[in-house]
Amino acid sequence: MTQIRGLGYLKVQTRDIGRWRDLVIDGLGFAEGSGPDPAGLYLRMDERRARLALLPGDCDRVLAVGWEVRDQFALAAVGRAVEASGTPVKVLSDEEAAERDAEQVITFTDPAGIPVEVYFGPVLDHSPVITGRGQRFVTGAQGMGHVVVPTTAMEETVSFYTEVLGFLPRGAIKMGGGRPPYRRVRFLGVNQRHHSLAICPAGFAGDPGLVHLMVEVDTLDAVGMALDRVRELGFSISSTLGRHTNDKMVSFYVRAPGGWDIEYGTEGMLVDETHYTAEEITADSYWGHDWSGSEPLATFVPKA
Ligand SMILES: Cc1ccc(O)c(O)c1CC[C@@H]1C(=O)CC[C@]2(C)C(=O)CC[C@@H]12
Ligand SMILES: [Fe+2]
Repeated sequence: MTQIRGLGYLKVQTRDIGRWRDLVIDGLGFAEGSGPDPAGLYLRMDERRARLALLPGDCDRVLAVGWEVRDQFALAAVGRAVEASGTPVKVLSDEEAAERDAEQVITFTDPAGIPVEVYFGPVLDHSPVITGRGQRFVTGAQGMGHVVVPTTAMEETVSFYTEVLGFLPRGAIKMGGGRPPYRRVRFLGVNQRHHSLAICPAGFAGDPGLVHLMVEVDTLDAVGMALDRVRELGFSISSTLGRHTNDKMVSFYVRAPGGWDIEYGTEGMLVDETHYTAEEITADSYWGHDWSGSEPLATFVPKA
């Protein structure tokens, strides 16, 4: 069994905080939170001080994918497993952990090159979460949502998350049809959310190091209103509204500054591990999810 309880937070560096503010606050209705960098933009979804942190910088890239564990004992177990796998682990100072609103944090780099942080003891903000459309973000036992990361080292990345960190396989989809050897996007879960992580084969995986972040809200109306608003604000819709075949989520994808997407959805299923087996889907959606208007992902475009 995995020690990891869910996706906890995501920290991203960006060249365009202003446009991010339009997208996440005005467009998607995140509540503004607080954090250590006065130039940063911190977004709340729930009682946590910040789930999504955007920090200004000279390029767009992921600074940390944060995974939450129950307590100090679970954190120690994860640290031991990662060290034993041959990946060096750094224990952050109390100051560095406080900056992340956690009691203790360990960090390491996964085989995809993604900076990973595992932590326990998130700091809460008990003030009301005033979201843009009165929507509630679905977090709690399902964590913040899911992230999709690109990798040029598919086998190593998948075995690291499954065999070292204990993520559970939650199925796959073959990319681009074709013949063996197939390339599959693999979905991995740690709680009742169908997937908290998906790993996507990439020919090139540089900045930003993310394909998308999915956040879930409690009503279809909130999804529809967010879709209208981000279009009004001039954001590019990478994929139209549709319902996925694996997690049953109804979502759309909007292009964020930095060349990756935010997936905004509702009605995700809950996995019951007493019956679940890892399935391979043959279509990404029952209906919708038209990607034909998508601008290319920065991740798959080699830098000059
Ligand atoms: C298929 C699927 C199920 C659940 C999700 O949350 C979800 O984001 C997806 C889409 C994954 C999506 C895909 O299937 C086709 C290839 C895509 C577009 C990519 O290149 C990244 C995301 C991939
Ligand atoms: Fe997704």
